[in-house]
Amino acid sequence: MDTLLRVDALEKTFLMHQFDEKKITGCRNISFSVNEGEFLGITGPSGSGKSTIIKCIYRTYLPTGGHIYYQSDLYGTVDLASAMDRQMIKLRQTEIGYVSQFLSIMPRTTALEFVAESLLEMGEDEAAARLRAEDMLAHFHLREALWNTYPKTFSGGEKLRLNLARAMVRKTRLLLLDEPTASLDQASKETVKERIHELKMAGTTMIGIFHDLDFMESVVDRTYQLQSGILKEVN
Ligand SMILES: Nc1ncnc2c1ncn2[C@@H]1O[C@H](COP(=O)(O)OP(=O)(O)OP(=O)(O)O)[C@@H](O)[C@H]1O
Repeated sequence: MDTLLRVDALEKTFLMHQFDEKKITGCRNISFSVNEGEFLGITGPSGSGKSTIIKCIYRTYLPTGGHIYYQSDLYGTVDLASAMDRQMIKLRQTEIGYVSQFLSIMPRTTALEFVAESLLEMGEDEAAARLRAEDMLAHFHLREALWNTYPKTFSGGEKLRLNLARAMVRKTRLLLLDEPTASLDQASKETVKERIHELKMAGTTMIGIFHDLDFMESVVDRTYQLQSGILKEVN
């Protein structure tokens, strides 16, 4: 199987300007690879650096060392650790999806528009994007009364389900999931699992961070554990 993503000696150190340039290690010397179509799970204690790794891949954080080689449709092999911002923007619009447990609210955008927008970015026409967005909101059991309202006042679980709908309504080449089941009840977790299976069948490669180990084991192909700064594959 072909490798879609290869992380090589990734490092992220945070420089705390307001605290005498104190250095905080986010992650250090992290190497792993993911094959096309595979789902890789990452687990480990709180603060061990799991989110930092995912955020470096999505380039929310600019790595301070190492490489992230990604086989893109658009540009061939790209090192996401040093790709230009405009390349990252394009890759996020068309190839790389990301779900976090926190909603980044867009002002004056309804829940339905928020989900449909991710399809419009990929070039889908407005009517089709709207219909698919409605399907996905229904799939994640977001009450219809909320679809045309602003998500600012949504509950934690509703915000997460909206995030999931936005990221999972489209089939990206790579999908990054940062605790996609945090604060979800059992029924909602099942809807996430169903959508993960559909995307996997469609060929999406996924990397997910989990604290819910039962859920993780039910969806991933391989697992890495991050412990005391060292990433190890577990069988
Ligand atoms: N923007 C930031 N600025 C400074 N330090 C940060 C920043 N982001 C993360 N860190 C630090 O990097 C370390 C790793 O954080 P990270 O969020 O990656 O951990 P995690 O394993 O995902 O934790 P959790 O399971 O609690 O979400 C922590 O010590 C954290 O305080």
